[in-house]
Amino acid sequence: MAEVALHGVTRAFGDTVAVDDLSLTVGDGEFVVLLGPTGAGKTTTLRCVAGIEPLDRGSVSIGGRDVTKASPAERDVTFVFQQYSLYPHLTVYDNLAFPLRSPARRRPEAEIAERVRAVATMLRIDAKLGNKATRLSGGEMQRVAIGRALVRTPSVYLMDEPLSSLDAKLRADLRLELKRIQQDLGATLIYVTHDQIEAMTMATRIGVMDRGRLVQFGTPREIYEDPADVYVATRLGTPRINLLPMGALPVGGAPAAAAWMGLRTEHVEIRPAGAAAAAGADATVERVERLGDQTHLHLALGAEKMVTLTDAHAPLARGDRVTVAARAPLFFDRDGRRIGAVRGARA
Ligand SMILES: Nc1ncnc2c1ncn2[C@@H]1O[C@H](COP(=O)(O)OP(=O)(O)OP(=O)(O)O)[C@@H](O)[C@H]1O
Repeated sequence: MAEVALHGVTRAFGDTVAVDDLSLTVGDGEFVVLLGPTGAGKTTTLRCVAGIEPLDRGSVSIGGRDVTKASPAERDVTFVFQQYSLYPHLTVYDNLAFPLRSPARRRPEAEIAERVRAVATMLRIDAKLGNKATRLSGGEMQRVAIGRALVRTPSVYLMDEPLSSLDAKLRADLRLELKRIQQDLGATLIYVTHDQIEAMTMATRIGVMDRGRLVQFGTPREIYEDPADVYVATRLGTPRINLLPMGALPVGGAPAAAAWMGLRTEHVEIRPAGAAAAAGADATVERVERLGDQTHLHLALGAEKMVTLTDAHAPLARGDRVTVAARAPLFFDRDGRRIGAVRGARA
């Protein structure tokens, strides 16, 4: 496995700068997730690392070797795409064995069999090895596609939303499996997604992208607790962080330049209206939204709206009055940049 370093990587398509002066170092054995909305430049970045997309400027090195001008084959990376691309006429076994049978890296059949079986077991498709690739469910096909990457031990694995076509249950299972496999292999992995749960649960570090730029790079905890700006703060957390203008709620310790306070659910305290609220404001319950695993409480706080979590059994209904208090929120200036948080904000 190897370290991957990008220096000033830039790639434009006409007037669209898909990747803009991006520098990033992925440590050997790291699981880095590039997170961002559609069009942020995640896929293009991955393609630049793979060598499928040429760079307009900048450089890429893998394992300390400059590969900017190297072909994809010379880079020793494997790529898993969003949509499985299997050979339909081949069996699962032969699909998995395929990369090991290429002339460039042909392995003895006994060794191939061992590796194919090990990967199939890891991905729980060992019972399907004899099936034609077309005679599989979507989830099984995608596991074969991931397996085809894992049979090899390249310097770097690149994965572009490999779980996005799967149902929620399978996605959750494979999320855990992928993370475990990556740790077992000690693999360097760069993974693109716009799914915050995948980013939070799998990444050693998350790179948050916005319009081609890397706006913050840090551990999931740093990105969640110490967002550099409003954009990053809204990438993680369900319900989304609430942004209220200063003054909407009484709060102590705010920096003078604060224009906005950002309240995640853990920064919000809800009490019955009129309870001895030292530093709160009255709000009206607009909706109690029961999602099964979470109950979202929608509140109107004067002209402002906010959403937080509540206990599934809380006796709250539309029209109820409550008192809302802020507990050590995040502060942002008028341009949305984060500024000095109240000490103790991080539990
Ligand atoms: N081959 C191309 N030709 C023209 N424009 C492109 C090409 N590839 C990407 N782009 C543009 O570059 C920008 C970044 O695209 P990219 O696919 O890298 O974003 P992304 O963050 O991966 O989005 P998604 O989550 O939808 O895959 C977009 O505006 C896109 O339209």
